Amino acid sequence: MINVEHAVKTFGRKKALDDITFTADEGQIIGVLGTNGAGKSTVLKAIAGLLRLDGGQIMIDGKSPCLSTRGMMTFLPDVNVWYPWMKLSDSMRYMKDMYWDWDDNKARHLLDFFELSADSLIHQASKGTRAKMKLLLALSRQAKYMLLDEPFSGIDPFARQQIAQAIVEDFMEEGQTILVTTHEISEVEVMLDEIRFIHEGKLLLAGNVEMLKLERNQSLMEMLKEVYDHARV
Ligand SMILES: Nc1ncnc2c1ncn2[C@@H]1O[C@H](COP(=O)(O)OP(=O)(O)OP(=O)(O)O)[C@@H](O)[C@H]1O
Repeated sequence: MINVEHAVKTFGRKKALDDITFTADEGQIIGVLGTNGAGKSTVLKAIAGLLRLDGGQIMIDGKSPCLSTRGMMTFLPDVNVWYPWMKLSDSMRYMKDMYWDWDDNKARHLLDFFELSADSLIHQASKGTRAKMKLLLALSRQAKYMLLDEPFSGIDPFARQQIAQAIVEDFMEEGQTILVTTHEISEVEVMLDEIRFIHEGKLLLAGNVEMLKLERNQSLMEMLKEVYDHARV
């Protein structure tokens, strides 16, 4: 379980995280949603142990982010981290050498699903194909926690929904927890159990998607828009 407790992170005078508290339970897919600059990437990086909080704390299975918690998670950043001269097969081999939980069968299955060629050079691939390559590399690990920052960016809307569905049905491991940031809310909603909606570093709405929809009698987009409009007045 991940506990984010009163997390505060400032960059100069900007409060990127302003006293945020939430949990992420095992076996759930949680959408970390919000406007540009809301603090979504910052909270994922703090959980991944890539940046230090100025206040509050994060606990992952009872431990602060450290080397052992890093081993339990895969972090897919929103920037391209792969060397441009690499083929997809090179980066797959690299991941296999780096991580004990790399799963060759899953990687092969994902190659087929995304219709990718392992011989493709990363720098020659289109933006959407690179996004699929990054997803393949993240999902081929059996890491307990997956932090996916904008994984659908660049992927066409037809493929997005299909990929979101496949993550839930075919590629998610038992007990795995996925935190995913996205702006493609409507297409990706199908995969979300829970949401954490952030605006200007503050948590505005959190809960189970189906429960929230029933309670508020609104679609996910309608409720986020209402909460967002209310926060701005
Ligand atoms: N390294 C940094 N130095 C200075 N400011 C930063 C840094 N990283 C983030 N910020 C600021 O913190 C705030 C939150 O940024 P963050 O990247 O977490 O937003 P986000 O919700 O992921 O946005 P987007 O949807 O646009 O990717 C923004 O105002 C951003 O400019």
